[in-house]
Amino acid sequence: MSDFTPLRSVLYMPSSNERALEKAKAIACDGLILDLEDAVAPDAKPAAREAAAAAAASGEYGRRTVTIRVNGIGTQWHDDDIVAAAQAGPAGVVVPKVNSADEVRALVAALEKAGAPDHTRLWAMVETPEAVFNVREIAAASDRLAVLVMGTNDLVKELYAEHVPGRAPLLTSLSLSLLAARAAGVAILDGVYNDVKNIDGFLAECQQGREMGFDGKTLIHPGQVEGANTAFAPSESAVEDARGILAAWEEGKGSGVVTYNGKMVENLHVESAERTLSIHEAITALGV
Ligand SMILES: CC(C)(COP(=O)(O)OP(=O)(O)OC[C@H]1O[C@@H](n2cnc3c(N)ncnc32)[C@H](O)[C@@H]1OP(=O)(O)O)[C@@H](O)C(=O)NCCC(=O)NCCSC(=O)C[C@H](O)C(=O)O
Ligand SMILES: [Mg+2]
Repeated sequence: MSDFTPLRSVLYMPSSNERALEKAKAIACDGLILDLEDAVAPDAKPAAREAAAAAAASGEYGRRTVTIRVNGIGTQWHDDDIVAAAQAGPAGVVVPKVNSADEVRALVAALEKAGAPDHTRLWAMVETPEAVFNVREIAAASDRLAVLVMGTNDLVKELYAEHVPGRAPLLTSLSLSLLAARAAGVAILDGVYNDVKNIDGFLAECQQGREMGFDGKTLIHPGQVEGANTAFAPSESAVEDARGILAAWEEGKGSGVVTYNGKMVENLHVESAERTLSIHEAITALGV
């Protein structure tokens, strides 16, 4: 049995929204980000902090990977958010606008000082030009850092860019972040798609994210979960091909190269096929 944890669909929700927190217990997403930052008005932040901590500690979200997104470093809420999140012990503490490896190390020290359990990992958001330039060091700065999360709304804002189909203005930032995540061996999640009613646009962006190599997508609406779950899982044909590649390799044992369906298969293709099957098995084991 693989210890791979699927993160195909990771849904943000305002921690100030009681109804959303309750509803999330029945949403088929792989992960939740209980937000204290952008989705929560300043007056509502203290109550939202309590609600997020209670929800994360409740154990009522089943198999879902539950995280809390704190307010950014240097804001008036950040220190209290870190303490509350560390003590609630979610799977992850998501920190927006992380700009350097030094910030990662300081965040890890703060989480540990506040008593975060070992299973509470740091998820760092990449959403500024400075972060993109430093992303390789950010991704490798601490063993507690488990996930990079693209903040594409902030990136578009900081770049004076526009949200366009195909995301040409963001491709450099997305690719550099992916390279950094893979070099450091951490997971990476694509940014959100704001136009919640545009299903075709959303599915096209999921496919793009999957093809680039993202592990999953961050989401803002329950209606986006199913599309992300499908897009970021190996397709039926990918699973069939993976099995075929392994069978062809087994049959040609001893030779360094075989063919499957007319295509060359070498050891590296076998490793990819094994990865595909282990992801498929982990998703199948979820039973959803
Ligand atoms: C985007 C929304 C404001 C839309 O809200 P609304 O118009 O109320 O949607 P619906 O009427 O279609 O909602 C239907 C029901 O689903 C529930 N719902 C909606 N969204 C969520 C959610 N995210 N999680 C759980 N449940 C949700 C509604 O309560 C309705 O339930 P019911 O009343 O029982 O029918 C809204 O979807 C929303 O607030 N989304 C999350 C916004 C958010 O968290 N934003 C912050 C992160 S995005 C970001 O910026 C990332 C990054 O920092 C960057 O820079 O890119
Ligand atoms: Mg942001």
